[in-house]
Amino acid sequence: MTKPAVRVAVTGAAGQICYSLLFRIANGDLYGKDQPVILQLLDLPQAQAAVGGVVMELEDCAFPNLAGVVVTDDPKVAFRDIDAAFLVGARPRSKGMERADLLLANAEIFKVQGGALNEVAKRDVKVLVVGNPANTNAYITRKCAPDLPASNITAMLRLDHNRALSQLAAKAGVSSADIEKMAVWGNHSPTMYADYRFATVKGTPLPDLINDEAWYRDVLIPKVGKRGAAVIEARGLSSAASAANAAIDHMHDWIHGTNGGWVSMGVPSDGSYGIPEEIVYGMPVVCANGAYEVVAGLPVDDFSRTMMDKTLKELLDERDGVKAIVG
Ligand SMILES: NC(=O)C1=CN([C@@H]2O[C@H](COP(=O)(O)OP(=O)(O)OC[C@H]3O[C@@H](n4cnc5c(N)ncnc54)[C@H](O)[C@@H]3O)[C@@H](O)[C@H]2O)C=CC1
Ligand SMILES: O=C([O-])CC(=O)C(=O)O
Repeated sequence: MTKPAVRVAVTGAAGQICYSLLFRIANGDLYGKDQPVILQLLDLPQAQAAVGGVVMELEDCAFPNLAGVVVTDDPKVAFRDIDAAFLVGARPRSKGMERADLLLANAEIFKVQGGALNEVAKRDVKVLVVGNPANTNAYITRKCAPDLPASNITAMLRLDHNRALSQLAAKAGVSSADIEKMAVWGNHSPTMYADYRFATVKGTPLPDLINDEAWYRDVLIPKVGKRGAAVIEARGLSSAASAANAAIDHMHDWIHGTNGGWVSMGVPSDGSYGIPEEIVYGMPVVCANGAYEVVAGLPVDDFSRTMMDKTLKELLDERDGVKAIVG
């Protein structure tokens, strides 16, 4: 018997990340090949024709489990009864726009979308914010959706996590799949802290395998932090397929679990690790039974404290920058 369809909202549907993401979801990469999915696509009025073209291409793939597509410019239509939301659409920085203006422009968008989620989404909806500044956009969404569980509104650090895994695996000469217990802390920005202190490969500590602390601190951490800019420099456009892949990884693991493995998610802090409550901060988590739990009790050495405080300071500044909008 066919299962009832799940509803997945995706915003920014005409954009470049969605040009990869929507096809992955429709192919069953998120919920599995036996689970019908209805896509509920949101974009701006001026992008509706382009979304229509993407829908034509989705049809042309003849995905057996794509049970329907809704296209709208109204968040309350897009978010009605949804099980999951990928908030990808955001205002890009335009010429002459200061960072503070960008923060505020996005704060307005995520305030409206948080309010709409609060009103019409399923009460256990899982939300992933991808649009930048992702952590602070997730913070605003959460503030504006007070009736939803706070922990269900998350931000994407998974691309940083995957970028770190890949670079570390190449350096150690191992498969990225063999690296366990990697963590990325903080903001999705160049200040994020890729922490390999607990990472292992088949039981051997990864720092011992690499045996080059200077490379880790002076090359790996900044390289992962600036990888988005390097892709923009090379491609003339920001990461899209890898961002979509990370979004699928994040939501897939949250839904299906990680079998005890660690992944990094931007989550509203519960106050642990000295991160003030509510700040959406990248943390190592373990997922099981449709929920995630922050890995507790890890030691924080001096280097880590400095790195974690630096990225926290940026998030506190961003929070202060949007106070006028979310209070
Ligand atoms: N967290 C992460 O790791 C990453 C985040 N990003 C961010 O993801 C976002 C999207 O990236 P792209 O797809 O490359 O951008 P894009 O510019 O190709 O597409 C953005 C889409 O969002 C739409 N949009 C704008 N405002 C909207 C609103 N209020 N409601 C619904 N749709 C709206 C636009 O019309 C456009 O179709 C950007 O903010 C980018 O910086 C990108 C890569 C990684
Ligand atoms: O800066 C951007 O728009 C893209 C981004 O977040 C990344 O690639 O990590």
